[in-house]
Amino acid sequence: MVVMIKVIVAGFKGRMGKTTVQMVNENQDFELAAVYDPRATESNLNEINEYQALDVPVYSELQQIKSAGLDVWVDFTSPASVFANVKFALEQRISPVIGTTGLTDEQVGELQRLAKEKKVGGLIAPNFGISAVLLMQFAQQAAKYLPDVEIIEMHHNNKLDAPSGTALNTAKMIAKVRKEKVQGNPDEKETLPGARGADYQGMKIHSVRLPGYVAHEQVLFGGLGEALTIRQDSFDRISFMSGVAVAISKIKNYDELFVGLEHIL
Ligand SMILES: NC(=O)C1=CN([C@@H]2O[C@H](COP(=O)(O)OP(=O)(O)OC[C@H]3O[C@@H](n4cnc5c(N)ncnc54)[C@H](O)[C@@H]3O)[C@@H](O)[C@H]2O)C=CC1
Ligand SMILES: O=C(O)C1=N[C@H](C(=O)O)C[C@H](O)C1
Repeated sequence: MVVMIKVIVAGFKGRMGKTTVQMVNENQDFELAAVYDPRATESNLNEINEYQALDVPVYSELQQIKSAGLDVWVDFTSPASVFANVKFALEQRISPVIGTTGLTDEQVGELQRLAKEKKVGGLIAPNFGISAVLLMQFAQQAAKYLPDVEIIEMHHNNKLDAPSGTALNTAKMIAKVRKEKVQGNPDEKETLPGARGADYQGMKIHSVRLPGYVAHEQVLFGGLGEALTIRQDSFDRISFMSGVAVAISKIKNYDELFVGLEHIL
């Protein structure tokens, strides 16, 4: 008998949540066991036109969630809610697969301790797209030789957090191999505040928000008489789905909380 992985999708009314519901529903190894979103007014997905054929409980409050039997918690919610959600999931021994950005280093540390204590596998992936995972790895490699780097991330204009989780994670990965240094002219002055962007250990991060964009990142390196630009583009949210599916399939095999899809690929 094939045992399906029972998945709850948190944030199912949002852009990523909708795409995830469709992917989980179409994957023969997964069972869409529940969905959660405080914006929900329904009690079953079959009350929504596009999901008429599905019999799936809908929750609008964390404490209502009947967690027994759930295997994996996929979270695409908001920076303000992700910590409480993941804590709840770990306490119920549901493996979290987290795409939501905006967790602080302290929060990630606390969740990693809890996952270890509960012996529950989980993943926080700043980006589930393979092009973004590769971009971060290539950028880390390049920074060993070209330590002067700036990051430009470009997203749709509904995004809540800046810089993006991917840009911040790119900077963190680069910082592991790059000697901290001040870039640009040490005497430079911003005549318009913010002109030089955000600063992560001397690396500048610039956030663009425009309609029409989905999710894009460029990492620019400058050397003596040369430059390197690495770029990735997510033109459609489908780009994140194979990464989410891999994470759902594998995450129960672990007993710790990883940061970065590359750890389970
Ligand atoms: N890691 C990755 O590959 C990706 C990550 N993201 C991240 O996913 C998050 C969601 O992005 P979008 O879908 O574009 O946002 P969205 O705003 O379209 O959707 C968020 C949904 O979460 C719901 N929500 C708010 N509080 C909640 C709570 N406490 N519990 C459950 N649901 C709650 C909202 O009502 C909304 O329906 C963002 O942090 C974004 O940066 C987005 C794309 C890819
Ligand atoms: O909000 C988004 O859309 C995205 N968020 C993630 C991030 O902050 O890096 C991943 C991807 O860039 C899309």
